[in-house]
Amino acid sequence: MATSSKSTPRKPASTPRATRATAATPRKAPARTTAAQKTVKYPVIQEEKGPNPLVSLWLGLAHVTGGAARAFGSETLAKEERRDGLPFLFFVLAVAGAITEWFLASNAVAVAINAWTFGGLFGRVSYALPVILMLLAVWLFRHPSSVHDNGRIGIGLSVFLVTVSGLCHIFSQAPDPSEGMEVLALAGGVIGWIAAAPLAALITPAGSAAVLIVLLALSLFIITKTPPNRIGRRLRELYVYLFGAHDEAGDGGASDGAGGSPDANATAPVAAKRGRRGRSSETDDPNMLDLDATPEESGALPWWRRNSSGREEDPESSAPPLQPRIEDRTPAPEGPFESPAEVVHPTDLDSTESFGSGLLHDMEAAEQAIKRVTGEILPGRLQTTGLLDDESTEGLPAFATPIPDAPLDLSGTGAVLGAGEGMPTPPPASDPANYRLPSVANLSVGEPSKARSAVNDDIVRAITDVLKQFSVDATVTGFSRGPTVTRYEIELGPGVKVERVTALSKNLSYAVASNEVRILSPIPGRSAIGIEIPNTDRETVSLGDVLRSQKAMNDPHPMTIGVGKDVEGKFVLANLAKMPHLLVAGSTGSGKSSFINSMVTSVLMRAKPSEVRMVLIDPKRVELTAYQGVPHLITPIITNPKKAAEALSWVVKEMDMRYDDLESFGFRHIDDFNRAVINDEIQLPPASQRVLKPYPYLLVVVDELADLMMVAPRDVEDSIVRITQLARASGIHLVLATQRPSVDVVTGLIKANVPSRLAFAVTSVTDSRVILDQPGADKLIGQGDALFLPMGSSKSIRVQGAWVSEPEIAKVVEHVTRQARPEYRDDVAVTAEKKQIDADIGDDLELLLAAAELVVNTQFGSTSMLQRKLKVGFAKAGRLMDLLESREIVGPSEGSKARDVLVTAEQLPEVLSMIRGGSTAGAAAAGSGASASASAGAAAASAGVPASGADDRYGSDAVGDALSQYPEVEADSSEEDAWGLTGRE
Ligand SMILES: Nc1ncnc2c1ncn2[C@@H]1O[C@H](COP(=O)(O)OP(=O)(O)OP(=O)(O)O)[C@@H](O)[C@H]1O
Repeated sequence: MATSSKSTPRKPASTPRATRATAATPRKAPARTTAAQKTVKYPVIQEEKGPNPLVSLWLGLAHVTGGAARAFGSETLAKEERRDGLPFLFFVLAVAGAITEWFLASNAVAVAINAWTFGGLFGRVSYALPVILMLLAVWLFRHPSSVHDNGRIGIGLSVFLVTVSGLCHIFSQAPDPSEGMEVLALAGGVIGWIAAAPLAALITPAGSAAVLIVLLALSLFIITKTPPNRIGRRLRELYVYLFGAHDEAGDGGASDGAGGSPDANATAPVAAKRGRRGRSSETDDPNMLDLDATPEESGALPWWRRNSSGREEDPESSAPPLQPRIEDRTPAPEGPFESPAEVVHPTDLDSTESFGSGLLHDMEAAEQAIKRVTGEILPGRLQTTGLLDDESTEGLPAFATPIPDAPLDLSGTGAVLGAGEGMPTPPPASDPANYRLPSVANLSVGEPSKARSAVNDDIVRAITDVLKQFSVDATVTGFSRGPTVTRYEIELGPGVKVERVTALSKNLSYAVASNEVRILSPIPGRSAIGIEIPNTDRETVSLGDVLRSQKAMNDPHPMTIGVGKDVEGKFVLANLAKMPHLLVAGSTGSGKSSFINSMVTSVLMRAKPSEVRMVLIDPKRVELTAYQGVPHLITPIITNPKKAAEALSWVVKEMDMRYDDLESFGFRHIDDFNRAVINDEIQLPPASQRVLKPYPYLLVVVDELADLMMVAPRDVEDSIVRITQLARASGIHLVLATQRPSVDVVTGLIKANVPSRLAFAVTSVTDSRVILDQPGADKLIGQGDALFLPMGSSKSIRVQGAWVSEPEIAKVVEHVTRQARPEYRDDVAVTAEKKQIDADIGDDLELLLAAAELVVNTQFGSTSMLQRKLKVGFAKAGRLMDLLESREIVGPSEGSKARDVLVTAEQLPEVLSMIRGGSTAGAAAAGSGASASASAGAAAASAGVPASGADDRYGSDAVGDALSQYPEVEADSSEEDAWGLTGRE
């Protein structure tokens, strides 16, 4: 119902009824407020109090000191991110400690104070405590815990202090507390005594000292985030940091591995893979291109600036390199989908210089250097295989050549979009090491969400008034405000039937002047009735806010997308890989395309092309064009419904290939297979030259299923059902959107196999039931208001979809296309076409052969002839004729006239062989005698040329395309057609 999405702003707050109610209800107001305070999530009005002057003074001083600490160095912190109170306390303690410990060390009062404070607690450690506290304060001023993860440092520091105090206790004759605090202060303090005394009693002082030393080392590892196998690297980094010297020994993981340093373990898989490929990047030549070092290993980004996703912590502030230096161009085997480089070629020092001489968005220099590396120095293309690459194998040793049946070779040599005229050529998508995810700063910050507004208060009054007018003993106990709707909670008095409130639905709608009131009885998990009423002052949920949320940060999965916010204002995210397929439906203008934009943008923001690849199908032609050229695509955005159907068949083929691989290597899920590939755990047969690579997830998005279902309902349904039944384990996931959630589009089979649903506003309860199997979507208010029913859940969640604007999308797309170019697969359409030819015949092969024979021998293309001669129904005869047409055996329908037969009787054997699955070349040859244009199309297809331009059998005839979606209508079975007029039987 378009009406639902076009609802005009309502004014429940200002209705005279509401105003009167306000005046009429003060009697019970105090009781209700008390009840509300018990359960309400947000809305209790607090009396505004001025800030405590002492707190203000403290915070003022803290901000001044914090500002001073932040003035040095390049870290920037937004005003609202400052958390200066606690670090200022540490600062004050550090100053106090320095005065008592250092400057008044001989003063008896200071000694006594020390004995009962720092000294009494930590013993001799208290001498160093002012420094430790000062450093901690400066760190926290600059890296507040609300912004940075400081829990690790806190834990590490605590363990450090306890263990050092314990050691001080052991090495200072282990005094007993009975000897007095002054004595303890000269040893390890109370903490040292607690840490060491029991241990010493258990395993002797020497044993306890050993344990504490190990713990001390551990605390240092925790503080510096150093895994044991990275100790050598950290020490070198420290050395470089302190003395600014060049780290000659350890500029790459290769040196570590070769040198037998403790990092050897970390680089072992890389080294193993190098060994397998018979190449070595260990070299004394500093000019050697080390493509095998990871960014981490190469130091492209120092470890303290990286976060868990490999993204720079604050990419905007420090201008992240668009291209790492050439010596840092590395695949990163540490990521779940990144594979090591396969080809390493030496290059000259010049290349390194031109990359290394500045920031990497010096694209001109980068381009020059890439050209030199790819065009002049390397004996072919610069090859880093990543996942999806299509290598030029010229000049490579045989063992480096990818074999044709490589499991995942989604790349191709087809058209490449992404780099405009005169733009530097970005590296191929298969070069994951160079790839940096876009910064979330590209997405704008949304308006702050409100927990309560005057509108909410007015509605509470209106609801209360209705309940009172109808003498229902029920109370509005609170509400939770979401961006689009607010859910008001009603608790019933004893003995009051729920139906008494639900029966008031129309009156409530009337009172709040909204026809989109939705009643939940009860609110899941609560003994309360929920009334969801749209906010007249609704808020937009920015995708940037969703992706910046803690929830999103904590979930690094590349397929996790920002969905929006729920009714309680909490962020909602969803992992597409777990869905595993999603049906999105809603009437025009309800927000489907906006959701798909948010989804695709989320993927671009969080996943590298080596982790997620996409097939975007956009028959509407306008919605997804912004993503043309992004490196995550494996084929240009498909807008032609027929080609879309073929692409789905290709996906089935890809899925089958993946399954074959999983089966032959004994894995049940693609994630397990990928893990084993990365860890180099898969043993290939000795003769195999295959290079295993992890599979990326494949996300297939269809932004109007109805258009596809009109063109080739059976094929599309078959493909979708097959994909949805099997693709989960192979990492292939479908998102199907439609504005026509009718049973002919969302068929029972499709529905049964697409378990997750996202329903935007629809026009009728029937539509809502088609999508969700329950009513509710008909009460949504459009513009991104949705009900989300993830797989396995029986209750839908109401969410306001995240919004991402066109300029934001453009920024993200610009970032990713600058990073890498797409590598399209040519075979998505071509191979699929062949597959479709086989698939669409289905069980009718024999009939089709007979029909072909009949038509060719009689040179008469009549449906009713087929009907009579083959004794089949009209529908079947029509289908056979369509199949003959699709193989260019007969021409298109010409109304009631018989169709042209395009092949001669002499060509019949070739035609029959082609139908039986022989080579398409035969068909092309067969067709060539009859129709020049038809043969051109068939030849193009058989030669593997992507159908495009003049050769595009589908794209060239717009009228034909438009009409082709309708079933061919011929005379009905009782009528005579041209065949009948011949008088032959
Ligand atoms: N999440 C959202 N937040 C705010 N506004 C939204 C949101 N989603 C959609 N809208 C508004 O609704 C309008 C229509 O949305 P959208 O184009 O996504 O609808 P649709 O369901 O794809 O429609 P159609 O099927 O006609 O393409 C948008 O232009 C925008 O103004």
